[in-house]
Amino acid sequence: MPERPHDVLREVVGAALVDDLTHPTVLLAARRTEPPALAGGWEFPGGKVDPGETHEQALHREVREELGVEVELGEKVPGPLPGGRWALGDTFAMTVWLARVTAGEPAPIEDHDQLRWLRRDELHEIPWLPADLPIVDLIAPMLR
Ligand SMILES: Nc1nc2c([nH]c(=O)n2[C@H]2C[C@H](O)[C@@H](COP(=O)(O)OP(=O)(O)OP(=O)(O)O)O2)c(=O)[nH]1
Repeated sequence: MPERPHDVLREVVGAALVDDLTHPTVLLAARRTEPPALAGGWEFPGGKVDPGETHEQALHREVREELGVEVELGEKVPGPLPGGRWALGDTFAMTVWLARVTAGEPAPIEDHDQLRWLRRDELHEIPWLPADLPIVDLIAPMLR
């Protein structure tokens, strides 16, 4: 089957939440509850961009819904696809930003049942969704 062109991939946004945008020491991982095929896998909070939303608006909405927090966005974590996106299988492309909580305390309100703040040496203690591994590996050296 031919690879789907990058411009028809469904857009997803993700937040690489860290404690500090310039000197991060920990990264937040969230454990999915659904669908059954992905449940138990750890990921970046986020989700699909809705029609009429910018990517940034979608990310603020998703972290509000999923974690109950407001965030400030930092740099994008640049991936290999056009626009710095990351391929998630052959259906989705995810844009990931570093982000910092500006209000509230993250809680697994929706779509997740557990959250963990991970230091660099703990990043591989959990089963990340496979497509997230290269993203985690790019973030790892940023954590001190
Ligand atoms: N949010 C998120 N999704 C990811 C990551 N890695 C990864 O492969 N995915 C996949 C899982 C899903 O198939 C898809 C994103 O969909 P989603 O289920 O998070 O989107 P959503 O919150 O808008 O959900 P829904 O409205 O469809 O219920 O991308 C990740 O780090 N974060």
